[in-house]
Amino acid sequence: MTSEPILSVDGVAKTFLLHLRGGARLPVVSGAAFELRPGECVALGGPSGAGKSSLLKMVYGNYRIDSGTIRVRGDGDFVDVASADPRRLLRLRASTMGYVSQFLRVIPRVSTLEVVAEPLVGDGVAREQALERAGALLAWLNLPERLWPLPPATFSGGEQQRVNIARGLIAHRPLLLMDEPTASLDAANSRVVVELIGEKKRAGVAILGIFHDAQVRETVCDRVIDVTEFAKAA
Ligand SMILES: Nc1ncnc2c1ncn2[C@@H]1O[C@H](COP(=O)(O)OP(=O)(O)OP(=O)(O)O)[C@@H](O)[C@H]1O
Repeated sequence: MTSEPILSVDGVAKTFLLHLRGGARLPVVSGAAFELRPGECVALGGPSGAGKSSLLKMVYGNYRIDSGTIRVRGDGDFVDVASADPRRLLRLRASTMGYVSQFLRVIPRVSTLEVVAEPLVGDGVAREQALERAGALLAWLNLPERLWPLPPATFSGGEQQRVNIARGLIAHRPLLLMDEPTASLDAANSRVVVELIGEKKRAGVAILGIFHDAQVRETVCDRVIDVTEFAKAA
């Protein structure tokens, strides 16, 4: 494990302003601070509503923050997600920071195999090779081969989640954010996801995630950050 963090969050505060509710203010976190190093998997913990998903979205740059810094080491340099311009943020995502959300955003008419292969093609891998890797990953995740040529729009929740995981994990990104990657999965497929996460960690990938399944969390996570501490201060 190298000593230099890949993610460094410091003094992050956010309050939601509810414009449609007469400008009501909903503080979510304050003084959030933690670091992540290559090869470690860290869970965001705390009860429902504590701000776990919100914090994950702040790190990915989807939610603006009111104060603090979120520094990600990418392209040999630290980039502050909070202040980076949109193009820099998109470059950082393409090279360094992946996000595996709970739900698949389905692209109409695109086959499952293509949906999964797309990030690799985007990285410059030859299409045939990318499709082959996508097939191997889908097979590992027990997605029946008859489904591969179909767009995933009509798939079951668990099937869509496996497509989403395959798409999120197929390309190498040194920092992965995962929002409940096993939420809709049965025990056998959860085990596969645990194996995939283990493989990423061994490759030096840092993972920050929300893992509601205690068994999964205990198996893959090196520590838990209690978001309640940041929520209390907000
Ligand atoms: N876009 C938003 N606008 C306004 N309030 C929001 C928004 N996103 C989240 N919140 C509020 O912020 C608080 C934290 O929500 P968040 O989804 O981050 O919690 P969580 O810890 O991930 O919960 P869960 O475990 O139930 O998913 C909640 O009170 C929620 O209503």
